[in-house]
Amino acid sequence: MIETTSPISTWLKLGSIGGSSPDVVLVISVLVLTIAWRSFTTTLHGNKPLPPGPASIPIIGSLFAMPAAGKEMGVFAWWAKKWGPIVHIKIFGRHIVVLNTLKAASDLLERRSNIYSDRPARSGPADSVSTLPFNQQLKDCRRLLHQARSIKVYRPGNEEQVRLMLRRLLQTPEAFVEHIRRSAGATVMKVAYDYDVTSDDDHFIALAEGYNTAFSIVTAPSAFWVDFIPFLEYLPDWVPGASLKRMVGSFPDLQNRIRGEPYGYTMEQMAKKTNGVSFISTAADNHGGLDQMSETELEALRWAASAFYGAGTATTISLTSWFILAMSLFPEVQKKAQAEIDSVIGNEKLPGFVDRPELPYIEAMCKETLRWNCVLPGALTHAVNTYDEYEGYRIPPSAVIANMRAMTRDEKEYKDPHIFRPERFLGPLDDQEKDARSYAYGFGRRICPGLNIANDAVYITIVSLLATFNFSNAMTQNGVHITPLTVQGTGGLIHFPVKYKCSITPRSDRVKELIYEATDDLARYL
Ligand code: HEM
Repeated sequence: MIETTSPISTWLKLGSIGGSSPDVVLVISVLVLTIAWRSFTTTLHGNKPLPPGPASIPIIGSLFAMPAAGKEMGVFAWWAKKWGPIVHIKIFGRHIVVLNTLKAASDLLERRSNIYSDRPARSGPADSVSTLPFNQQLKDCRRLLHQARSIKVYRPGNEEQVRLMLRRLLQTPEAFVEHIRRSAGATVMKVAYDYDVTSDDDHFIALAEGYNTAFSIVTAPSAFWVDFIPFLEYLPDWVPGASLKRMVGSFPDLQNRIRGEPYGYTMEQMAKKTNGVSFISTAADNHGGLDQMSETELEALRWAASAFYGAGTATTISLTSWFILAMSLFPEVQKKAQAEIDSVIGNEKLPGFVDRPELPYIEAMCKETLRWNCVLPGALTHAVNTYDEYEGYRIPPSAVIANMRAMTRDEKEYKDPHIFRPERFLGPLDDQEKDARSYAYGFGRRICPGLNIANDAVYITIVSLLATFNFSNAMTQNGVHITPLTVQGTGGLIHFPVKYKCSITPRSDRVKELIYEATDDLARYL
């Protein structure tokens, strides 16, 4: 349950009161002062209305208004139209606030991040960095992850994996989603653990995929209400939420394995001194060696390394899948980008990180890819554990959802938001539309610590695909042509395009040669 912590009761816990029955006096004092504190905060904020939202009935609140899995963003968008920038829902006594505009999200999650940086309390213990409350363990993990923000040492590994993806695309273009998946997973395993993925049924990848699927389900905005209802897991599967509740229960076991098994592999390599550069080895070097790290620091390292897979793969897979769909639907954008690459790079090499400063149109495409169909449409749910006030409304202790989908599709901010148009981010700064990179990675003290790694991955993937392939003819699995107005996503925590087919063909014989030349030395991965 989300609770307000009274500073008075905290103070009392620390102090002692003299007299013949100190325990009784203490308990009574705590009770009286806690009641006084609660009535003080309620009086302070109580005369302000709650933000508007769906009707509520006793006990269950607005449970029946809560959207089904995958439908959250559509429903939230409808609520936004009806009730405006900030919407309130109450379910089983717990409050949820949905922020529908960038202004509201920045005002609360950024400017008041001292109180809006928690995660909603769950019935079980936190099981990953992103579900940890804002405590010391989180700070330790984030500190380690921050050290990875600026490192360029991972770029060669990233470039290699993308080039291997290009080679697989030459061979079986129709299996493009599997190739993206393999490339994203292999990049993350290389970066975090210096582990080489050499087959499609790699053990660690299978483990991480299982974890990702479960994570996505149990943390989707539509899912966490089941956490409020303890008895659900004992009911049969047909009761809404019962199987989901069981999955929440078994999740920590999966999380222990994902934290322990690949880490064990890197430890073995480091003990034998056969390891290469990884997030773990870099963290160890920064501390003067693993043996110089305390047990707490090592535990934080295990958690932080596992965050790479959990947070870094599905997001990249989603983004790349959206990008390929965009290229198939907007051929004039594709042509313009390819013309820029050809004029800057020519046909003697594949593009790399060194070329980035000379490719402004590609840079604008990276921004537009993050905006067009944002990967985490509800970000990750924040929590505020104290009363607050905003725009004349009372904000009770609540789970707080940033409706990123509404922000990236805000018509006041973006002209024709459903159109993929990199030109939004070109030209004089004053004329440019809002750079989605400034918020697509979240807010305040919980902002994505992997954003530099992610920005690198987005660039190298986009530029390499455009330099070597043409994309066209997107259609649904049933063969119906997709248009910008009929694009469909899955919703959920991570938003993927609904499965589609498209034509992916090499741009020339020369690019085929370049791909083979660049990957011949990497045959061990194929
Ligand atoms: C395109 C790729 C990515 C996108 C769009 C993305 C976006 C996000 C967003 C929106 C959040 C929630 C922030 C908030 O609560 O306000 C987040 C959290 C997080 N991301 Fe990323 N991310 C990406 C890739 C990565 C990568 C490669 C890593 C690897 C280190 C990573 C690690 C994390 C972690 C650990 C958190 C949780 C932070 C916390 O709870 O304090 N992400 N990300």
